[in-house]
Amino acid sequence: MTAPSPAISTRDLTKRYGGTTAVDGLTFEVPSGVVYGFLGPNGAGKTTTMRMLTGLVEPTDGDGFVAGTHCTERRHLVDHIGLLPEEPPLYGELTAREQLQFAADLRDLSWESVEERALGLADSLGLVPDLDRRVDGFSKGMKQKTAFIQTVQHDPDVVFLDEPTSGLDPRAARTLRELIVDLAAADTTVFLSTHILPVVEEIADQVGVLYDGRLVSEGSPADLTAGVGGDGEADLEDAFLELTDEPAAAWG
Ligand SMILES: Nc1ncnc2c1ncn2[C@@H]1O[C@H](COP(=O)(O)OP(=O)(O)OP(=O)(O)O)[C@@H](O)[C@H]1O
Repeated sequence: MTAPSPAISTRDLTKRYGGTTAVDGLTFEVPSGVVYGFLGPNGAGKTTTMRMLTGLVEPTDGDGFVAGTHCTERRHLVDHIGLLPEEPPLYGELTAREQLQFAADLRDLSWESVEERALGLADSLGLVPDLDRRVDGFSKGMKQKTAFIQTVQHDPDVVFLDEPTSGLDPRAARTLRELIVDLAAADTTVFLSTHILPVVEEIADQVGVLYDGRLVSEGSPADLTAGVGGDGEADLEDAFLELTDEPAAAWG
């Protein structure tokens, strides 16, 4: 019997911009159907890693595979993935419904094939009353809900979410956390980058901590907090601060 292939795997994945090494020899695996929290301080290389894994920028060195497809094969990759970037691509002159239809169209999918799932997500997020309003009149949270739906409505194998709860009110943020857990339960792998550590502590199965382009720690949230000294009361924020404290991180 062979082991199931990971949803994401990288080997020495590296991106340099001139003299800046944004991602430095990253090697890791994410099993299928988990929520993987990808953490790191500002400038650690999280966005660059996600951009490489979704085929938006070419690695300088190394390899990355997502759902069995090399990350430089963007044309094949897009069938398997969804990406919610920090600044989601939305067209202000469209209504939310038209935006979702457009997103389906871009993937050569009929609206009918994704409509039920999209509207179900809109219902969960309380967006149904606004579906026929133009996006340029939306609040930040309403735009974020629309962008989340267009990222997952085609039921991708792997989704990359960059600060998905950004701009959401507490109720919508909770719903979104539940939707992320539901995605993983339905075997979609969720690669989640956020600075909101309690969210990661609550919903991530595994966590990777990036510092200066390198992975300095990996494990379950409990593994990471268990590694922190003190009275045993440490949370993920304590672990993060210890792991990304300059001298400690430099030692790896
Ligand atoms: N297009 C680019 N050109 C030059 N340098 C870049 C480019 N994109 C990223 N970098 C550099 O690469 C490093 C990593 O940036 P990246 O955006 O990946 O970090 P991040 O972990 O996502 O940060 P944040 O948490 O602030 O979003 C930074 O030093 C950044 O200045």
